[in-house]
Amino acid sequence: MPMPPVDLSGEANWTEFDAPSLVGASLRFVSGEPEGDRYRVRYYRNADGALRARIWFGPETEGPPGHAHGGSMAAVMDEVLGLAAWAAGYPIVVGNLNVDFRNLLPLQQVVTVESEILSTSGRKVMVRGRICKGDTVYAEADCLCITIPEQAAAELAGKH
Ligand SMILES: CC(C)(COP(=O)(O)OP(=O)(O)OC[C@H]1O[C@@H](n2cnc3c(N)ncnc32)[C@H](O)[C@@H]1OP(=O)(O)O)[C@@H](O)C(=O)NCCC(=O)NCCS
Ligand SMILES: CCCCCCCC(=O)O
Repeated sequence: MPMPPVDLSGEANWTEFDAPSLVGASLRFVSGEPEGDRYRVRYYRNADGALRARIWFGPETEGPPGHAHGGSMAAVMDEVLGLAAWAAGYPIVVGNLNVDFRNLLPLQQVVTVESEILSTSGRKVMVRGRICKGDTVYAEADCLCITIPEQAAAELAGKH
């Protein structure tokens, strides 16, 4: 039986962010089934322009009984923090991702992924993020993104 609809609405001062128009439609692993039983995702920019995501972890992301698989949280961090760099104007791929799992994440609830660009140096863009709900932090991550040449970026984003 399909899961009921979930409320992925953002905060009042957020604006919807159209990821496929920026990076193409390839990000299906996390974002590809908006009515499926794995993840349901909606992207936003907050008032400062930083990327935010509302994400529902469905039953197909299960690891420990009733809770999200650590890899499912890592996959979300990979996509959201990489996309955060693109959204900030840096065409990148992810070179390194470190995830700290802080609390077990119960399935079938909507959580927020926050991101911020920490620094840039040469081709390196450091992005930090966390998966949270209210005061509870489920995971935190540091993501090293590496900028790629314009032609490669255009090909990745399906704009060649
Ligand atoms: C990331 C990648 C583009 C880097 O390769 P490259 O273009 O040849 O670049 P380099 O190896 O010269 O690295 C560029 C810089 O980033 C640093 N860097 C690259 N990968 C790194 C890593 N995993 N950890 C730390 N530093 C790293 C290098 O040390 C170098 O730093 P420097 O400029 O100070 O010398 C390449 O390894 C790659 O494509 N990896 C696969 C990415 C991927 O599949 N990501 C998941 C999907 S998005
Ligand atoms: C072409 C857009 C790339 C955005 C980040 C994807 C992260 C990953 O696949 O590891």
